[in-house]
Amino acid sequence: MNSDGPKSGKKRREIRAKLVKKLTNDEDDSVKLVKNNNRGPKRGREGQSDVDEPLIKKAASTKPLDAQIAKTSDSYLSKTRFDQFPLSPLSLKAIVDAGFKTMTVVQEATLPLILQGKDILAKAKTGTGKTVAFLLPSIEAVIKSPPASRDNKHPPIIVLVVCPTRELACQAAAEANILLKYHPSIGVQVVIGGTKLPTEQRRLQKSPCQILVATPGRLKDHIDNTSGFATRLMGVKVLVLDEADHLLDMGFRREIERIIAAVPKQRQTFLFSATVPEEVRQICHVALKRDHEFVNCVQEGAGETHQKVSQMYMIASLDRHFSLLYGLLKKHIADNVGYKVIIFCTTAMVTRLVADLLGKLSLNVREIHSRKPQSYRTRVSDEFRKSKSIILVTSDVSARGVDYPDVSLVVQMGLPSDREQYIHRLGRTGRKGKEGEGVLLLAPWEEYFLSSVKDLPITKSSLPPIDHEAVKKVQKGLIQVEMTNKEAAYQAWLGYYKSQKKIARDTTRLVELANEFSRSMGLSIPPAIPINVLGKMGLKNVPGIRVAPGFDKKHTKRNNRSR
Ligand SMILES: Nc1ncnc2c1ncn2[C@@H]1O[C@H](COP(=O)(O)OP(=O)(O)OP(=O)(O)O)[C@@H](O)[C@H]1O
Repeated sequence: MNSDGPKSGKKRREIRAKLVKKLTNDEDDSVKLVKNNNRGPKRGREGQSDVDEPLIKKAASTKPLDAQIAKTSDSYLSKTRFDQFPLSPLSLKAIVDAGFKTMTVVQEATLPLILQGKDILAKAKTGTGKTVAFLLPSIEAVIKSPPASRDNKHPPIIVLVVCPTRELACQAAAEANILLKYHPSIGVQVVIGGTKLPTEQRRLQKSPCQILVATPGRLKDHIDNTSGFATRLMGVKVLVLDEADHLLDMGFRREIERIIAAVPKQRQTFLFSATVPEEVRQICHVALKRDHEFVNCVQEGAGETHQKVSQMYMIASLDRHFSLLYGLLKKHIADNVGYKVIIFCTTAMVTRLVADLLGKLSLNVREIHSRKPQSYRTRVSDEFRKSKSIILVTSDVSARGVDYPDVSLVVQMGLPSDREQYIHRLGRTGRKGKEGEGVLLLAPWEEYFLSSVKDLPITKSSLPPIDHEAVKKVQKGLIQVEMTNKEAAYQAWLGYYKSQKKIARDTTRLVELANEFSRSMGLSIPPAIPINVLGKMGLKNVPGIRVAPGFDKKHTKRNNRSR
């Protein structure tokens, strides 16, 4: 057994990065199945029980916690120690090794309720330790479950954690492995899209898996196609929906309903997120028991983002966006040794375009989006986590949950999909009480978005004076960007803004704006779009749109595949 002393944050992150890599790349991340879990009563240093009854009772007596603010201080740490709760000594040992001294506010607020058997809907700011908050008690549930017999062909999955993105699923599994350092009998596995289903099936068969972390689509695939998987899910005692509001919104709703139907009704369910809009409160009963507790560690409005993160917005016509971005980055790089920047773009193809352009401008850029293979995404994510003096251009696959340390600036280019997404993206900086900056870059016709974040401390920034040299450099860079990237970005841009009701209402105006975007990429004529794509977007015959000549169905399919 390893008996390392407490780990520094850096060391812990390195371990976690290694684990994330292993979880996505390895075929076999097996751990030995051992029967005894070594759990027993623990005495505190002064000979007292480590079960701090008052802590548990305090939470019980505050019922209902509904909409009550658990704690409003800006500090993300509480004064409560982990050993004040009846947790496995082996978990406590791992916590010491991880270097966690006291609980975070959300951990302190939720743990007693969870240990009492309650279902939880918990809201806490970004980067404040929600993952550990749901993993620690989940591990307790595994410990309390009788070990599966060796000849059980379909050993039960006890804890099912559902995350909206692959990166997040791997990260949660890696964090679980840190907490399970001294629980060699408990196995964690991830099932995510972008990897081969049979590989996962073999791993699920071969290696212990009391805790499964999954993305919704792939989980559904296993329910439908993996033999014995549905039986294993009938053993679930704890279901966790991480980034719950996102999982319960329309994009994932059907898969989540299917998943909920596949696990027993008799279970405990935890929903965690940094944002819980009212609509989600209305529908959370699809997953939670009626008597669930809503633990809110966030003050509405200004409290939803971190005080130490300065938030600014800039309004400028589209033709200035790339030069403004370049100027902003150059200034940030000059002012911040070891800068680490994340730029969020509206779609995968716009992300590729921006990354391509910034690369041409000799900046140290990486890109992550859904069109990249999973192995690439994992490698880049790992590199960004460890590096300094680096810029990550990304789509919303990195918006939620991803824990990159020391991000100094988050830039959001164009309209965020909603207020919640704005908060989650911004939350990639200022984690664990650190400082950070956020800049939202909008065109004048996107300014309406600001009304949805008017209660947040976001202030208008004046536009920096035009640097003609920088403008020239950007224009030159744009000429070097591949035409196919520009075409794909144009089409994706149209698709994204077509889904924004306020803008899409007037399709003629929408196409005018898209053509403005096309000009901002240095194109004098907007790219032509295949007729069937226009049909799907509902943009056939809109003035200003160019139809790709001679596209029949077959041709279009071939063309799309090559993108
Ligand atoms: N008690 C603790 N003390 C110190 N660090 C902690 C503690 N608990 C968790 N952490 C660390 O805090 C960081 C942020 O945690 P985590 O990623 O779970 O945040 P989160 O609240 O889920 O954020 P998001 O809303 O962005 O998903 C992680 O690096 C994690 O290891």
